[in-house]
Amino acid sequence: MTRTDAAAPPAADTRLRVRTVPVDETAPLVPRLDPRHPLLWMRRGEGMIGLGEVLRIETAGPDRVARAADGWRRLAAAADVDDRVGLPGSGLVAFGAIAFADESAATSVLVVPEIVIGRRDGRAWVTRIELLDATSGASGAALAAAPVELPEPAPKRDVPRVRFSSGTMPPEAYMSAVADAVGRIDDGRFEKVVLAREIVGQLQEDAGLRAALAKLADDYPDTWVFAVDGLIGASPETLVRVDHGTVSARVLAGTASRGRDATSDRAQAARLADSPKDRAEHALAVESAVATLAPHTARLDASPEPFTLQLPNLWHLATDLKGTLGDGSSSLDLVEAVHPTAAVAGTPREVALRAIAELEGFDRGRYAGPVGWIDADGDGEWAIALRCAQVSPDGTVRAYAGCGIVHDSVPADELAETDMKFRPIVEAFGAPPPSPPIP
Ligand SMILES: C=C(O[C@@H]1C=C(C(=O)O)C=C[C@H]1O)C(=O)O
Repeated sequence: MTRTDAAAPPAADTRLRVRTVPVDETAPLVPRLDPRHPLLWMRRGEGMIGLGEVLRIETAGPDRVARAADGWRRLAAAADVDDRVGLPGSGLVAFGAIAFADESAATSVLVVPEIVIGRRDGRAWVTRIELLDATSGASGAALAAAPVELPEPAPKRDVPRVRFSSGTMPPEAYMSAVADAVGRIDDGRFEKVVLAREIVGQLQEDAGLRAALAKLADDYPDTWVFAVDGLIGASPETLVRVDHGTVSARVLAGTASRGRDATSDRAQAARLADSPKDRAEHALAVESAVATLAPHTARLDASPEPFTLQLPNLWHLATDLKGTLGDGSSSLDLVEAVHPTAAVAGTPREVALRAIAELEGFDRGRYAGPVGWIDADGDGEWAIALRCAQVSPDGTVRAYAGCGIVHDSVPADELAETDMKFRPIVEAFGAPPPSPPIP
């Protein structure tokens, strides 16, 4: 495994040889994950897993996305790719996770695995990626021809049991931060800010992450279930997707709890769709995504009215964006353009980011940052890392959830909303579900 220097792109002479072949693989992806270092991108059973690691590009600081995009462009341009499948995700790919904030201590990372197993549109493939240095050309050719040994699917295991407690922002502190933010909004300092809190637990030494990921995928099949460098979660929010010149995104902002029965559930969705508070909060998130994507698109359409998106734990207001790429940007170039949207930062962006740094008092790490994958042509799929946790090598699990705060936000309601948003990740770690008020 080669690790690039935290600030450096791969050496100029780094070359990759990549070979993708179709396989008759129908087995589910998750049982083949490496439980210690899972690499996963999946929705509705389709997507890819990565095994091993050929190299990584690590960056940090305000230009972390731009430098990752440049490093990747250079690596991909020099790669020798033989892709016999030609589906999104076949050929050369890297899995990525980007820190939320410019000043974060967390690194941003693109990981290139040795082997990718992918499934899409009922087809399956295996990709093998090798690092060629100046001296390994011949052995590389021999390796590429050797059959790939895939790991046997592992039997299902119980989820690990993790007990969570409050991190640096306990519930009372969260409510006062929300009240403080509402005061600042009323003073006209900004329109919206997204405030999060953190909970922390400890994974036992022998517990891997495969069972937690299996539970996320079983319970939240319509979300992007991901694992990249210890960041795992199930996000419903597509930051940006690029596929052969088409661009799409799903903006979420505005949340309501699910109802106790079908009638109250429908009433909750209807109330959310009509709520001036949630619609205003949502409009700011859509505006920020459209304004930042528009310069890169030849056309960009938004669904005319926000719709209600049902998830097992809550309702969201959602808007889908679809367009055509206008300037040859890669998916990471678009990530650079749109991150952080008002769905996870606020409006105006810079003032909101300063308020987050002041009021939250912890480093978000990669929470609310972009997570996804990119291929050799720059196509890729990126979600916002939500409903997630970062698991450190020592087993510390830090999970995060936040809410958009606007002038009529009520601190206790926002706290209850964070509990709903924690549910996927705490249940994936075997902790009892937080109990939000049910209408
Ligand atoms: C910030 C989070 O979620 C974001 C905030 C939302 C809201 O405030 O209504 C809804 C969806 C996400 O864009 C989170 O899940 O932590």
